[in-house]
Amino acid sequence: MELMSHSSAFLLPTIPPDHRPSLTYALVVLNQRLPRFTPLLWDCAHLHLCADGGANRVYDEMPLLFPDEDPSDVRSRYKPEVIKGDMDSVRKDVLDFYANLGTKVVDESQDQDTTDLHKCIEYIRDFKSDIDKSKICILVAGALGGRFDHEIGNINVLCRFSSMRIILLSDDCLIHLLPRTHHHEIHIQPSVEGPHCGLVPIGMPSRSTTTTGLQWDLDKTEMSFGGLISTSNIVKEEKITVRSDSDLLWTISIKKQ
Ligand SMILES: Nc1ncnc2c1ncn2[C@@H]1O[C@H](COP(=O)(O)OP(=O)(O)OP(=O)(O)O)[C@@H](O)[C@H]1O
Ligand SMILES: Cc1ncc(C[n+]2csc(CCO)c2C)c(N)n1
Repeated sequence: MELMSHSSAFLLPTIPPDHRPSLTYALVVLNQRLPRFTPLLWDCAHLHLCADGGANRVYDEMPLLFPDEDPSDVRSRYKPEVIKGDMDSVRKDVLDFYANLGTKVVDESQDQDTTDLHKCIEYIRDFKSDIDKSKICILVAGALGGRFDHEIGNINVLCRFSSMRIILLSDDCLIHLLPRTHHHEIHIQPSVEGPHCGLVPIGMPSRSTTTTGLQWDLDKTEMSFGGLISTSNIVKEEKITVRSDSDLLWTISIKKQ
């Protein structure tokens, strides 16, 4: 089985050369308070999408992260290439502002069966480019905390698009999928993440999961909702390995600095 490597190097203020990822990042901003490190994510991403009301957050809150700068300078610097969604949350003044700067607006108000995040992931999946799709990693800002139906909808997107690399982020933690099709190596960035972490089976129970590098390692352990799941675990090494017969969610805390 092939090995898949994971790293949160995108959270480092400057990515050291030996950590420079072979991945190309895309950023999706959701309609939740912007995480404080959103400018870092923005700068490392090549494509920037706002899911519907996420555009209000970029317009209103990006300038607050640069209190010494003129808000209009900040707004023109952080211009999304795309705003996509059912358009029931983005304000008209915000839509007009970005449309005038050249942002592409994709109105999918007819689709009330998929979330705005889902619509944005489809846009990136179908986006015509020379970049190898398996090398794209989608960072989703503002995906956790807040309304639980939205959170669980965001986690469902990880499962709907399980062959894509998608990382859900809030100020406090990140979550991504470890698909059962691969073995996994997670390279911890101790200056910005950990030590609290969790491994949770999603979709179906795991009959066997084995890990190294955690305080409470699993050794061909069964996990299921209603039975054992690994929460409040602690990373002990800079490299964590995970092998499982089912899809798992990996979650790790983000340091406050
Ligand atoms: N409180 C929240 N917690 C987590 N994610 C959120 C939250 N609010 C919004 N989102 C995410 O941001 C996206 C865009 O939000 P927006 O408010 O525009 O959605 P919406 O379709 O109007 O939602 P609803 O009509 O259910 O309130 C959502 O699809 C969701 O992924
Ligand atoms: C069974 C079922 N439950 C909820 C919704 C509602 N819904 C789900 S996604 C979405 C769009 C949000 O931007 C809306 C309104 C539905 N369609 N089908």
